[in-house]
Amino acid sequence: MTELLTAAQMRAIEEAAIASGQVTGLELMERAGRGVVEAIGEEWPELRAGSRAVVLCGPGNNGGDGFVVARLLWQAGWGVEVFLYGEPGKLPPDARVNYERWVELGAVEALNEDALFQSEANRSLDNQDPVVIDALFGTGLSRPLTQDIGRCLSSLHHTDGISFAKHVSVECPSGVCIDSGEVLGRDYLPTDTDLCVTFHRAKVGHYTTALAQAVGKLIVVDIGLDRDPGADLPEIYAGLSAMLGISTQAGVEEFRAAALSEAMEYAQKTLVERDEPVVLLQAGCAEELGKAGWTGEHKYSYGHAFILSGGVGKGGAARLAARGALRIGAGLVTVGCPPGALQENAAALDAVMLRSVADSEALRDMLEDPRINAIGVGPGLGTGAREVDLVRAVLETSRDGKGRGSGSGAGTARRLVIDADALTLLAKDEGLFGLLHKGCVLTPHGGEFARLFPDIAERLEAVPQTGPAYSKVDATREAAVRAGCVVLFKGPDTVIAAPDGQCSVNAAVYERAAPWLATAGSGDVLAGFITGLLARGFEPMQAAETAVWLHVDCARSFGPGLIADDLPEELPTVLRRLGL
Ligand SMILES: NC(=O)C1=CN([C@@H]2O[C@H](COP(=O)(O)OP(=O)(O)OC[C@H]3O[C@@H](n4cnc5c(N)ncnc54)[C@H](O)[C@@H]3O)[C@@H](O)[C@H]2O)[C@@H](O)CC1
Ligand SMILES: Nc1ncnc2c1ncn2[C@@H]1O[C@H](COP(=O)(O)OP(=O)(O)O)[C@@H](O)[C@H]1O
Ligand SMILES: [K+]
Repeated sequence: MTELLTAAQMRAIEEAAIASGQVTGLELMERAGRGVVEAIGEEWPELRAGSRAVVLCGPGNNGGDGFVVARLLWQAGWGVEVFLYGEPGKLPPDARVNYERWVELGAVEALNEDALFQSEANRSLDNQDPVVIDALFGTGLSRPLTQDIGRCLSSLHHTDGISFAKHVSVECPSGVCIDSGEVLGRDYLPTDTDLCVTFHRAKVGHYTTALAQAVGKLIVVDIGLDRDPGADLPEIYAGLSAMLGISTQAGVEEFRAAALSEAMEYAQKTLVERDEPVVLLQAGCAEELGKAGWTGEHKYSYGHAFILSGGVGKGGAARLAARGALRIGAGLVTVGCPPGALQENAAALDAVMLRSVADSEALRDMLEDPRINAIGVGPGLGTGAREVDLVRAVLETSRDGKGRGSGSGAGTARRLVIDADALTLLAKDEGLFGLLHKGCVLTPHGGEFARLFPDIAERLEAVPQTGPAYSKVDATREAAVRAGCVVLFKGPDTVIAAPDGQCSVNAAVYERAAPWLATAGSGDVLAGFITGLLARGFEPMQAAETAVWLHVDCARSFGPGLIADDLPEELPTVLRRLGL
C-alpha cells in the first residue's frame, strides 16, 4: 500500500525525524539533491562530464535542493549555471549553507527571462542538450507565482530563442500546489517536465490529471525517512558519552528515555495532524478477489446481482453493466427491463437472465427475493416519473434489515451501485437523496458530481489563490460524508472516499495511462464490476477500489481500439495474469 502525502504531512514527518536526532535537515537536503542527480543519470545515461545544466533556485528549501544539485553536477564535470529567485540573505539555514557551498564553485545570477536567454547553456554552440532544473518552489508554495517567474517558466518551452532540451522538476513543477495538483492562480498550465523527482513519498497532487499530464516521469527518491526514529539512539549515545566521558548504564537509559520521549512527542503531533491516509491503488488491491476465491458450493454462493434497464432501445448500458457483473464473478446476474424491452434484451443476453419489471410495484415484489444482494441502477435507466419510483423502491428496500442475501454478504443490508441517470434523479429529489445509506456506492463523473453536489463542485472549480488548494480528494471526501456512503468520482484520477474518511486514488496516469478508456459505455461496465463485487460480498469501499483498478487494467491489457464491450471480455486475461 502506498500512501500519498500532503505537504503538511511531509513537513511533519521531516520535523519528527529531525527532532528525534535521526537525521539533520542538511543531511536530508543532501540526500534529496543527490537523489535528483542520480535520477538524471539514470534517465539520460548519455549525459556526463561536459554536459550543461541551468539550475533555477527559489527562496526556500526547494532552492536549497537546487544548490546541492548544482554542486554535485559541477563535481561530476558538468557546466553549471545557477539562477536565484530571492535574496541569499533570506534563505532558510540549510538552503543558505548549500548556497555558500555553491558560491565557492560558481556564480549565482538573479533569475529573469533575459538572464535565461543570455545563459551559456542556451547560447553556446556546442549544443549539448542542456538540462534545466526547476528548484524554485516545492511543498512550500503558498500563493500564485508572480508574473515574472511565471514568464520565466513559460519561456523555457514557449519562447523562440530559448531552448532547453530536458526539463527536471525538483518535487514538482513550480507554481503547482502539491496537495491538489492545481496551479495557484490558474494563470497558466503546469510547465511540461520530463522528469519530476519527489522525496520519501509521492504527494497527492502528483496523481491528479492536471499535474500528471505535464510530467513525463515521476521518480520517488528514498531519503531515509522510513527508519525507526529510535533505532540510532544507542549509537548517538555512545558517541556523545565517549565525547563527554559519562558512560554509565544509568546515563544510557536516561538518554534513551529523553530522546525517545521527544521523538514520541513529535510522532504524536504528526499523527494528530494526519487524516486517514490517501492510498494510491496498486495491484495489491485486487488480491482481495483472490482471497475471496472461487470456493463456493453453488452459484448463489457468489451472490445475485440485479441490474435495472431502461426501455426499448435504451438497454445497451444495462447489458454492458450486467456483462461486467457476471465476468467479475457474481454467481447470477439478472437484467430487469420494462415488458416492451424484453424482446430486445432476450435477443442480446444469454448467460445473463432477464425479468420483466413493469413498474415499481413489480420491482418491490421482485425484491422480496432475499437472494438478490446487489443492485446496479442508473445506466440507460431514463429520468421520468416511473424511474423516480423505481429508484425509490430500490433505496427503500435495501436499507438496514432488508434484502439479506445468502451469499458472503449475508447479514448486511442489500448493496447498491447508483450511476448515470439514477444520479441525475438523486440530484433533483432531496427525498431520494435522503434515502442513501452506507450500503450504496455513487459513481459520478464530473458533470454528475456537479449536479449532485453543486456547492462542492463550485469550490473545486474556483480559482485557487492560496495553498493548500481544495482538491478532488477533499471534494470526494466531503461528498461521501454528505451522502453517507462511498462516492467514486470518476476520471483519469478517480478518487474513492467513504464517510469514515477512507480515501484512495486510482490513477490512470504515468505508466498506467489508459486514455482510450474514455469511450462510451465504459462507465456502465465499471458500475457492473462494482455491482458484481458487491454481490460477491465485498464491502462497498473495497468493491469500488477493486473494480476501478481492474477496469483500468482491462483497458491497458486490451490497448487502443478498446470499446466498452471489450472490457468485461478482457477481465479473464487480467485475472489470470494477476494469478487470481
Ligand atoms: N524540510 C526538509 O527538511 C527538506 C525539504 N526538502 C525540500 O524543501 C522543499 C520545501 O521547502 P520549503 O518549505 O522551504 O518550501 P519551498 O522551498 O517550496 O518554498 C517556500 C518559500 O517560498 C516562498 N513562497 C511561497 N510561494 C511563493 C510565491 N508564489 N512567490 C514567491 N515566494 C513564494 C515562501 O515564502 C518561502 O520562502 C521541498 O519541496 C523539498 O524540495 C528536501 O530538501 C528534503 C528535506
Ligand atoms: N483519460 C482517461 N483515462 C482513463 N480513464 C478515463 C479517462 N477518461 C475517463 N475515464 C474513465 O472512463 C469511464 C467513463 O465513464 P462515464 O463518464 O460514466 O462514461 P459512460 O457514461 O459513457 O460510460 C470512467 O470510469 C472514467 O474514470
Ligand atoms: K520545483
